Amino acid sequence: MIASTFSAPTGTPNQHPARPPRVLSIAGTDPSGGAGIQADLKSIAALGGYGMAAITSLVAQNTHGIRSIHTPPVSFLREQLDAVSDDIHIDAVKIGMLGTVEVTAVVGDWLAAARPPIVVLDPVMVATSGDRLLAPGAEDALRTLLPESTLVTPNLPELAVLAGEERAESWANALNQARRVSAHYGVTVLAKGGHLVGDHCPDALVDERGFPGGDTLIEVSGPRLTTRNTHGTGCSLSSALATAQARNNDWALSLRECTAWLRDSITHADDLEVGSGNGPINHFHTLWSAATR
Ligand SMILES: Nc1ncnc2c1ncn2[C@@H]1O[C@H](COP(=O)(O)OP(=O)(O)O)[C@@H](O)[C@H]1O
Ligand SMILES: Cc1ncc(COP(=O)(O)O)c(N)n1
Repeated sequence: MIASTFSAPTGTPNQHPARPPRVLSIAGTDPSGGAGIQADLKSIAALGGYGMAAITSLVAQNTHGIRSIHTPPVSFLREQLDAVSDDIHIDAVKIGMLGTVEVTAVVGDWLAAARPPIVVLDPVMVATSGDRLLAPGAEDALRTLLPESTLVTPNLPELAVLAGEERAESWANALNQARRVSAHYGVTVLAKGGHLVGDHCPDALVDERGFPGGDTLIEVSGPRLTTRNTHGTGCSLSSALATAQARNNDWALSLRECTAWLRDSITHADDLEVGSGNGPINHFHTLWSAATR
C-alpha cells in the first residue's frame, strides 16, 4: 500500500529504481520519540527510505521540554560518520541539531570528504518549548554549512537569524527573506509558514538560481490544523524531503508528496495520545490505516 502511495509517477527521474534511498540523519536525540533522530528515522521509513543515524548530542527531553544535553566527544561523531560512509553509498543526508561550533566543524569536514549528493540542513536553534538547542555564538558556524547544502529548511525565527534580519511577520516578507538567503548562499531555501498566524500554513521552496524550467518559487498551502501535537514537525519534514528527493529528483513533486504526508500525520496526531505536553505527530498514519483496511 505504502509503495503505491509514494512511488514516483511514470516518467519521473528515479536514480535508484531498484532499491529504497539510503538516508543518513545527523542529529540529536529525543527519547520520547517525537523529534530529533527518532522522528527522522520514522519519517525516512514512512517515505519509503532506508534510515541511518549518527548522533550529535544526547538530549533528555519529553513533550514538555528539554531537561539536559550531553554531547559526546566530537572525535566519536566523526567515527560514527566515517563508519557509515566507508561502507555504504549514501543517497541523501539530513542534518538536524548540531549544538556546538565543534560539532558543526566536524560535520562540515565530513561533508567535504564524503560529498553526499543531497544535503538537507534543518538549522535547529530553539525547540518548540523555547529551549535552546544551539549554543549562543554557534550561528556563524552553522552559516558555513549553507553553501555545502542542497536545501536549508529554517522556521521563521531561524530564517531571520540566517538572513541577519528581524523576524518576518508576513508570508510575503518571509519569501523575500528566503530569496535573500538563497541568493547570498547559493542554496535552495524552504520557507515555512508554521509560525505565522492565519487559517492557512503555506510552505515554499525558493531558489534564486532557478529550478529546472526557470521558476524560482514552488509554493504549496494547506489549512492550519488545530492541535497542540506538532512536536518534531520541522525534523520530520526535512528528513521526509531528503528521502523523497533522493527518489524523485524533482523538488516540486517531493514538496507536494511530503507536505501531504505531513498534513495527514498532523491531522491524526491526537490519536497517539503520547505525553501531556506538545505531543508527536502520527508518522505512520497512512501505513497503519492501510494495514487495517
Ligand atoms: N498547525 C499546523 N497545521 C498544519 N501544518 C502545520 C502546522 N504547524 C506546522 N505545520 C507545518 O509543519 C511544518 C513545519 O513548520 P514550522 O512549525 O514552521 O517549523 P518548525 O517545526 O521547524 O518550527 C511546515 O510544513 C508547516 O506548514
Ligand atoms: C534533538 C532535537 N532536535 C530538534 C528538535 C526541535 O524540534 P521541535 O522544534 O519540534 O521541538 C528537538 N526538540 N530535539
